[in-house]
Amino acid sequence: MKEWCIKVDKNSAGKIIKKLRSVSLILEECIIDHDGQFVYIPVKKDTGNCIKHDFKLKNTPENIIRSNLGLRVNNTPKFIKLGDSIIFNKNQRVNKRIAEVYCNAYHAKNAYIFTGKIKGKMRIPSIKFLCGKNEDTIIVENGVKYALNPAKVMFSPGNINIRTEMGKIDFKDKTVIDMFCGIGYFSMPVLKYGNPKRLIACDINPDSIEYFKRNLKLNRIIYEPEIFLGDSRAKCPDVSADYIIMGNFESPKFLAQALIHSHRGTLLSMHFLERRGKIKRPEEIIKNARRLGYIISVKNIKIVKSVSHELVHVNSLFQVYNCL
Ligand SMILES: C[S@@+](CC[C@H](N)C(=O)[O-])C[C@H]1O[C@@H](n2cnc3c(N)ncnc32)[C@H](O)[C@@H]1O
Repeated sequence: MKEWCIKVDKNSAGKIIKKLRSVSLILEECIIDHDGQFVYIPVKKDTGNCIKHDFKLKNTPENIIRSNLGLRVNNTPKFIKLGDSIIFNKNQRVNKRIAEVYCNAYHAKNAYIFTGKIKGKMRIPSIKFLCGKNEDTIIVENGVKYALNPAKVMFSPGNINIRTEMGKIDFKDKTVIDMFCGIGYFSMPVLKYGNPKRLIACDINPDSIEYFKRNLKLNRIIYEPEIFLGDSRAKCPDVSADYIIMGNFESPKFLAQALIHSHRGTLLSMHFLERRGKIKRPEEIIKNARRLGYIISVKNIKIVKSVSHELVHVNSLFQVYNCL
């Protein structure tokens, strides 16, 4: 590929490359060339003393895509890599051939494209399959494996910090309820690292429950949690839990049910959406708990991620102090 180049003596090349790199002038997609005496440095523009030189491209995914599809740098479709799959953003101009080149360049098994919003109570993504074997996508995070089909169940890469934190809590002798367990977003790290006495997991989505069971095997978890398909308000057995995970933006609506399963000291990890700016929901939740006859306090509040221009995802940990 012919590009602008600065030709320098090999003895001064190191210093010049460092200087050019500090001002981001080097064309990093190309491999710096040399003959016995001179070094040829590819640059983004003619600085006045440049010549044209034929460079080889580095073997990066971007270059593989560019040379296969002839696309320009700022004209490539936007995508996320989710484990061993690629998911293109909505409205990108992608067909099967382009998707295959991306899979090849990024060593991905499957490619999908977002076609709309995440829908309904089960939070099912609107996704179309583009190419690959449509096998389970495998995501590995902090030593925990999650198998899923991105067209059937959601996975939020932005919740990584919360999943990591769940894996650091010691649940020895504790009873945990995961009211919206999904494929095991939070239960898998708890089971893998937290050693709970008992774990109860509920979800209304049969695909999620199927993947939850598959993920237990994938992570070689020998402990058998109690898994229920259905509404956690109806399915959760009559137990008093030490820790209740409420990984659903609608969690404040499930407060009464969570409190029924609580005792003095129980921790409730609630997820909800808030407008940017002042976080008001925890105060509301405390008042609602009081109306239900419980005194709860906030142990901590974290902003997990930005969801839109107006909304942020908040995770708040409450502790049950007393029943009135
Ligand atoms: C937002 S998703 C979980 C996302 C997840 N926390 C993450 O990190 O990507 C919420 C889950 O709650 C489940 N769900 C919704 N309403 C429910 C209910 N009443 N009882 C049990 N599960 C429910 C959905 O099927 C879905 O799997």
